[in-house]
Amino acid sequence: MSSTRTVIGAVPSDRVITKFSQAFHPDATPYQKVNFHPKVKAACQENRTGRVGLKITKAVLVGDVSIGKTCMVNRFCHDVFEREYKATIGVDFEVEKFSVLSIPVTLQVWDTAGQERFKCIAASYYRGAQVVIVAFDLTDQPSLHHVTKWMEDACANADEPIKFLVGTKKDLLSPASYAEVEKLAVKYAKRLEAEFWATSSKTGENVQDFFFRVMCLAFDCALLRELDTEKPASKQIGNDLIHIQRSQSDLYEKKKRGPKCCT
Ligand SMILES: Nc1nc2c(ncn2[C@@H]2O[C@H](COP(=O)(O)OP(=O)(O)OP(=O)(O)O)[C@@H](O)[C@H]2O)c(=O)[nH]1
Repeated sequence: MSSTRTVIGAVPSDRVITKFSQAFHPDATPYQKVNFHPKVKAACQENRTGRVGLKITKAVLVGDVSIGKTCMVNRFCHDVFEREYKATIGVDFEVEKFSVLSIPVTLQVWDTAGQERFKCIAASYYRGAQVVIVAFDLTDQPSLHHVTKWMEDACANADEPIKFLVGTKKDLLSPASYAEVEKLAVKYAKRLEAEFWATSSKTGENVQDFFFRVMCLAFDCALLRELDTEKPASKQIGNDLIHIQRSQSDLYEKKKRGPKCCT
């Protein structure tokens, strides 16, 4: 971390989020949110965020070998770019603290190894992820064809996650070549029901914007879930305060609907 980074409270000033980050490509996202939910804003203003402020958002980053996963995490967390390839052994992780609408939150990014021999170890860390990021190299088509399998594996043990498809090494493509790859990548993103991003860890293009978007969607979704499960709800009818007990079938319906708070 750079020594010149200003820290406000426990959070560096460049991790303070006050506005909802937008999708990279408006046609390639299942998450149509453009703002924090009014209930979320109100809860933050009134400091009613319950356990969300104490929670850690877990994100797992997966994809083929040497496509630039570690470089993406290092660009965001340490603002550095490593030209030389050093394979990730098993799994690595970074923790970043944010302030979202003045609520302190933590993002934990699990950077997994792409090498086949580490797949078993890496897969054991997918459990409970709220965010799945499948990356591929924009200059390497086979790595794009493998994203479906990566997404299936990562989602199998994750907690109905928010899904992203990220193309790396954008700096290596001309605008015309990028436009060609983007068309195909957007098709994959739609099929996977994931939000598409294209980044360059070398130049830093879109890396911070991407992680801010991850944090905004994850925070909004987690807090909405928390607020929606607040019980018992009560209603004033005349002079009586009536407590409304949710039935088991209501709760079952809610569970079936999953994380649609983000869609
Ligand atoms: N030009 C360019 N090169 C990149 C970029 N990102 C990564 N690289 C290079 O790609 C190689 C692999 O990068 P890593 O981040 O180590 O790849 P990885 O996906 O973490 O690899 P594994 O840990 O083995 O799964 C390195 O030589 C990086 O310098 C980028 O945005 N642009």
